[in-house]
Amino acid sequence: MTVAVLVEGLTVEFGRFRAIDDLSLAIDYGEVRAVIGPNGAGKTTLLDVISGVSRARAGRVLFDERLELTGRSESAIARSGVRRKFQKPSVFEALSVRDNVEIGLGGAGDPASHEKVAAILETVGLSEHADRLASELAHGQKQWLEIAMVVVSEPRVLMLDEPVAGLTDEETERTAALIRRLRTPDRAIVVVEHDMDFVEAIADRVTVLHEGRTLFEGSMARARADARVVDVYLGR
Ligand SMILES: Nc1ncnc2c1ncn2[C@@H]1O[C@H](COP(=O)(O)OP(=O)(O)OP(=O)(O)O)[C@@H](O)[C@H]1O
Repeated sequence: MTVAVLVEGLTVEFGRFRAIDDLSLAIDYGEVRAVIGPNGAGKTTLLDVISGVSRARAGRVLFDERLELTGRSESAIARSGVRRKFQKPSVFEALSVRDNVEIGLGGAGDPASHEKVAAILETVGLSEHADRLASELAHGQKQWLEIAMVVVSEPRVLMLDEPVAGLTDEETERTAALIRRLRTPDRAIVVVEHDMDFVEAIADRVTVLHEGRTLFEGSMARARADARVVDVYLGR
């Protein structure tokens, strides 16, 4: 089976500080992978390198076993089907919910794109709010809108940075159900999150980062039982 994202010997440095240290990992199509770990472990930096925001000092990231992402621009990476939702919602407040999603599609405006937009609004539960201004949405709804803006382009790799930060318990549960719905055999979903109950609800596997390296990889249930993971993260 083809690996969606292959990270090999990745090192990222900021000045003399090493945020990612010779990291290797493989994320499969069809899986939801959570990347967890203490503050400063390198989680966001990992997403930054995959999405072309930060540069690697050494190593590489391969998409779909054929396309090297390291060295490519953010827009080229996004166009290739590797998409990211940043932590802070950045919807266009003055536009309607529907128009926001159309922008995510590149604004084609043909009947096929209208259908796609309608379908994704249904998936994220915003159909009845399609004509409202994005500014009128609650914080959780803005998160779902932004997920829709990314997913409408049918990414092969979907990265979400802290998608439930600041959400209510009910919104968090709805987001977990949404992420499970977005999981398809030909898509990999990578989620960085600190809410462990949420992670347990969505993740097929978790990668625990600590000081830029992998401390643990496996199920969330096993992570909870791992003494090293409890020591550096879960027990704190
Ligand atoms: N642009 C930068 N310049 C300098 N240092 C940086 C930069 N970006 C990240 N770092 C440092 O790299 C380390 C890893 O940061 P990163 O944001 O990847 O951690 P994280 O695991 O996502 O943490 P958190 O859970 O707090 O979001 C931190 O010590 C951070 O201060």
